[in-house]
Amino acid sequence: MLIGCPKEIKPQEFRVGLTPHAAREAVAHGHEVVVERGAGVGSGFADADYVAAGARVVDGAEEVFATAELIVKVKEPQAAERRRLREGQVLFTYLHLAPDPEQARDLMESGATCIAYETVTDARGGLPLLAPMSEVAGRLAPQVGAWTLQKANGGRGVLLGGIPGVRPARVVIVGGGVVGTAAARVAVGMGANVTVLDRSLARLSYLDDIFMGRLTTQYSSGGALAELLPTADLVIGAVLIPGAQAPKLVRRADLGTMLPGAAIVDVAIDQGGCFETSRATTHEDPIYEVDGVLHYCVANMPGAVARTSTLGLGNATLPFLLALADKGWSGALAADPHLRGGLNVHAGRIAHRAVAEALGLPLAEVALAA
Ligand SMILES: NC(=O)C1=CN([C@@H]2O[C@H](COP(=O)(O)OP(=O)(O)OC[C@H]3O[C@@H](n4cnc5c(N)ncnc54)[C@H](O)[C@@H]3O)[C@@H](O)[C@H]2O)C=CC1
Ligand SMILES: CC(=O)C(=O)O
Ligand SMILES: [Mg+2]
Repeated sequence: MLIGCPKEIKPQEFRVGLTPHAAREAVAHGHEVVVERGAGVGSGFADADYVAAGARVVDGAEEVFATAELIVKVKEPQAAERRRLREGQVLFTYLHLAPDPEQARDLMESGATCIAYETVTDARGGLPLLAPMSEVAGRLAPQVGAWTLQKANGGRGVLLGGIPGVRPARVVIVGGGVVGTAAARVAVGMGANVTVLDRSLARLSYLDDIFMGRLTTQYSSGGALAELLPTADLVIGAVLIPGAQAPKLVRRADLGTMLPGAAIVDVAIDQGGCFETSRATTHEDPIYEVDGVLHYCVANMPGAVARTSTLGLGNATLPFLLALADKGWSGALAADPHLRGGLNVHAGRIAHRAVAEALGLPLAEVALAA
């Protein structure tokens, strides 16, 4: 099969969908690999690394999209990329369609088969292709939150860890999954006073065990948030209902109860965000203020540490990429119900239940190879 990897074109996105090591494995499996010139540079991979791995480097995205049967990327296809997708082609990347009807419409019109990293599942109920980037974004969240809290950025001038004689900042993390746990690890490490909220008691119990008293867990409810928001310095949004729009847990009116200059980092922004006042921002212009509260809502946080992120994402995607190339999309999905969970769009229709519900569109039943 011909696998194509274009250079990412989302602003300030330096990751790449295929590492030279992954390209080498695909070639060893008998596939042809085409990579756009410069695609890996932002992650520290030279074109020569891909050539040494047996890939062909071509000028421009046009040839990649025109020739590849399977396109591997990182971010959701931008409008210019969507225009290049065609019937019969397979797209393997993050999509986050629930809050993005325009993208959903374009992908349906393209006729391509679109498999989203973020809805591929695993046997333990996890999301193995979201997890590595959630590890990154979670670790980054207290770091960017600390920066946002600095006075020069409009924040309330509080140091996360405090100093001897001055209490540390209060950090509230809403959602204790992969992002929330990674964020807690770093915030606790920085010396902050951390509370994690979740709706899963099993998850709260796990966090209570592993942090051994170094953070507080609390069952997530409107009442719990109403109690915590008035004293929080930093609130991190990390909830997820796979495939669906993030629930709006903090309304605009709630901002009035918060401290002036407090900060929100809404990591869940790629699923629409869990604060009513969240709107996606970019690494170029990451923060804005509403009612005295600063919002950081970058939808591709891992792009900031592209080298680490590309390597982590590549480790997770490789076995699925090889399965898709070796067996064809239909055979690979038929053989693996977890990869089947990634199917979001096929032949002009939405093929994932939660995505279809979020977009108010009918769910297509897709027949797979026997
Ligand atoms: N902005 C960015 O660059 C990135 C964003 N993300 C996003 O971060 C979000 C979280 O991802 P993960 O941690 O991997 O998901 P996860 O599935 O590991 O964790 C989500 C947690 O939210 C909890 N939850 C659900 N409803 C809740 C509620 N009402 N209150 C409190 N907790 C609730 C679940 O029980 C679960 O423990 C996703 O939207 C993901 O796409 C992930 C990576 C990068
Ligand atoms: C998960 C995601 O959307 C990202 O890593 O950008
Ligand atoms: Mg995203």
